[in-house]
Amino acid sequence: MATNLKLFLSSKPPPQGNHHHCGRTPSISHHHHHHLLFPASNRTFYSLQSFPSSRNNFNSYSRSRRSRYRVCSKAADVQSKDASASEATFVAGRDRLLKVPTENIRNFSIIAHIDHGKSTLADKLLQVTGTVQSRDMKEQFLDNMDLERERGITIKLQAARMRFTHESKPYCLNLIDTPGHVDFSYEVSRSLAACEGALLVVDASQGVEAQTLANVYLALENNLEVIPVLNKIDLPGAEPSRVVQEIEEVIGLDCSNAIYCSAKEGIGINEILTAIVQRIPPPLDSAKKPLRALIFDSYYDAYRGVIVYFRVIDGTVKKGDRIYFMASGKDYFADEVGVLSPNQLQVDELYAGEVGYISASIRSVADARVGDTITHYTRKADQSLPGYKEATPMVFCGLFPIDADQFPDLRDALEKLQLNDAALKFEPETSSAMGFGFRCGFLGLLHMEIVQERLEREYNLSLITTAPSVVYRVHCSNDETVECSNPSALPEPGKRRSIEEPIVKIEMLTPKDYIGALMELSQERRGDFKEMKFITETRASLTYQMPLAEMVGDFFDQLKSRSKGYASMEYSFIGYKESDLIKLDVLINGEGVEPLSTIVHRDKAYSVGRALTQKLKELIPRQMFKVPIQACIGTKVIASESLSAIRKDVLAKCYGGDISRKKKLLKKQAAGKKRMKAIGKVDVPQEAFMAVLKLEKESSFKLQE
Ligand SMILES: Nc1nc2c(ncn2[C@@H]2O[C@H](COP(=O)(O)OP(=O)(O)OP(=O)(O)O)[C@@H](O)[C@H]2O)c(=O)[nH]1
Repeated sequence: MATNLKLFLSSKPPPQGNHHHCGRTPSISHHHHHHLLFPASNRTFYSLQSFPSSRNNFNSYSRSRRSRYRVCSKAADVQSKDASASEATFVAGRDRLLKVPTENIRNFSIIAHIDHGKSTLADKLLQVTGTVQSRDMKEQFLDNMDLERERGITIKLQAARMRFTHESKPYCLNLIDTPGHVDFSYEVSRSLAACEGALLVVDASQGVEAQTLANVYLALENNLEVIPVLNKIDLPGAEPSRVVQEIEEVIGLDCSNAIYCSAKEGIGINEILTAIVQRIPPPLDSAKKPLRALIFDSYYDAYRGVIVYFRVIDGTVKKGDRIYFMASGKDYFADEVGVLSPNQLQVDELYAGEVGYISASIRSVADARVGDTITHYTRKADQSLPGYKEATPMVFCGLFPIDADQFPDLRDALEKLQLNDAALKFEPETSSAMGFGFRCGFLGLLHMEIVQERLEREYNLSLITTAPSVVYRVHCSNDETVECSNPSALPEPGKRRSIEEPIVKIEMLTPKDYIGALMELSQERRGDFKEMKFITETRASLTYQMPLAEMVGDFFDQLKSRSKGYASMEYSFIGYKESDLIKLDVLINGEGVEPLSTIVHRDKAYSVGRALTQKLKELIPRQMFKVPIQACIGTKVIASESLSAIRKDVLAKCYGGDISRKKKLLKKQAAGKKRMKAIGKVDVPQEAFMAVLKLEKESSFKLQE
């Protein structure tokens, strides 16, 4: 994964503006985002994180949910230090606690493609409504996670309550943010379900993108009032009327009263606020009914337990109430109830229509998951709110400590991360080649990379990660069906009748010049063409069905690279399908290396075998002896390469018999990027375990970079 990640990090655009180096907040820390944010409260992190460029590896990774990926211990340190300063900043926030009648509440979210200006607009809305003072926004913000900074991920708000006066009546506007990456589309759907309306922000110099489409459809399914907003009209290249037409044609949304704005220049902001009040319906006043509150986010706080963010749909909830989580079946007493303004501010009671948080000494986010319904223990609602889904990991990989002594630490770290991440699954795995480790399940590749990186950075673990695998469904000869997420555990050919693999539907949006290139790419990945539509004269949407396994590797990188960054995509899981799959094994120096086994389509076995052995030859450093590298199906060798020996004296000093010395060397390598795992007598670098993902011809990749 290391290479993959590096590539990913380095594809970040240059820092924007000078925010990068602006003044630091002394008590907090080490670095900054180039987007601004508001002051950190002592206990809250508002963060919506995203990649600032549509040309990045992940199309719309907007916020991986602060909560889920933030380190609690570190966070807690920072929090307590900064407590007093931020409390002071928000004394004015009390003012926002004034209650307004339900008919004066508006709950909305912002839907936008990456880089179209969602965070800039959100910041402006907060500023204009006086929720956060601009001075505070520029100077104080929080970042305690290297990961976010290096990836250009921004910390932004999660949910914020604003006051706005319209026709001399006070309104309470709740902005609920949505994560932008496909790995988290379930969470997007829950955030949208907590709203009555949404701003659809489209860059007037660009146009509608795949991720925007997916989220608008979600909003429309949830019966949200969608307000089209054309952003960046200050740009010379802005063509709002063309883009309006595009929105009408592609989405079928009436844009006659679309708002033109520039979030950056502060143009159109009042119009947007007014439209929110006028066009988005107020919540239903159902405060008399039994409590039902929809959880749209939750995160683990080392001191207070899980903090749950929710929208009250029916009823009321107050401090001290015994609350019951309908999906998890857990109950707790509410220690604290409050609103997000945008820092956490305690209130006595929250009514139907309101958005807020609860802390109740909840031990793990699994007890209070996104999508679950909160009700009262003694006066339970008859039915939970619709739409709750269990998290199903789609992608699995093995994580092995380089140093076997770190196994218990790895277990501890995974357990800690899981407290805050209900979607992370893991179980112990033993491999003869790799020793003791864990097989871990993730929502998608991004989720996987984030977890891996956190384990290494925050818990100081040196890990070898095996190539990601999807979950296969294997029909065995004895009529059993087993799920297999680990290629090396695939039942022998004699013991299985058929294999099914997960299939996804992929929708790509691309300028017409790249249609050919993307069709070629999809076909190479066993894509099944479904549909092509011209959504405007120059842009088309392409729909394919494709095995998930073909997508988990570098499909997205390839899509970006072959379209010079202009195409965007979105995928969704549609089901399982039988496929002619076989297991390809790798022998290094005559020894089977299970973690290098992969499941491939029979038609591709030879070419993958050849490319894989060649790639491994490049990646594995030469040893003192000649090393054969072979790819086999069963016992049949289908491709082979050999690594020639290097002269003994060169390596003697490193690879002598001295174990402790060798260990030291390994440690050193682990610290640098060169992580190695000894497989038999051969040291295999981390990159080799990911080789199967990187079989694409380098040349085509580089040419277009
Ligand atoms: N010229 C101009 N630039 C804008 C405007 N709004 C946002 N931008 C710029 O567009 C870039 C992306 O804006 P963001 O607000 O970060 O967009 P986002 O959709 O939240 O993207 P992420 O934060 O990466 O998720 C930034 O460089 C902004 O400064 C605008 O109205 N006019």
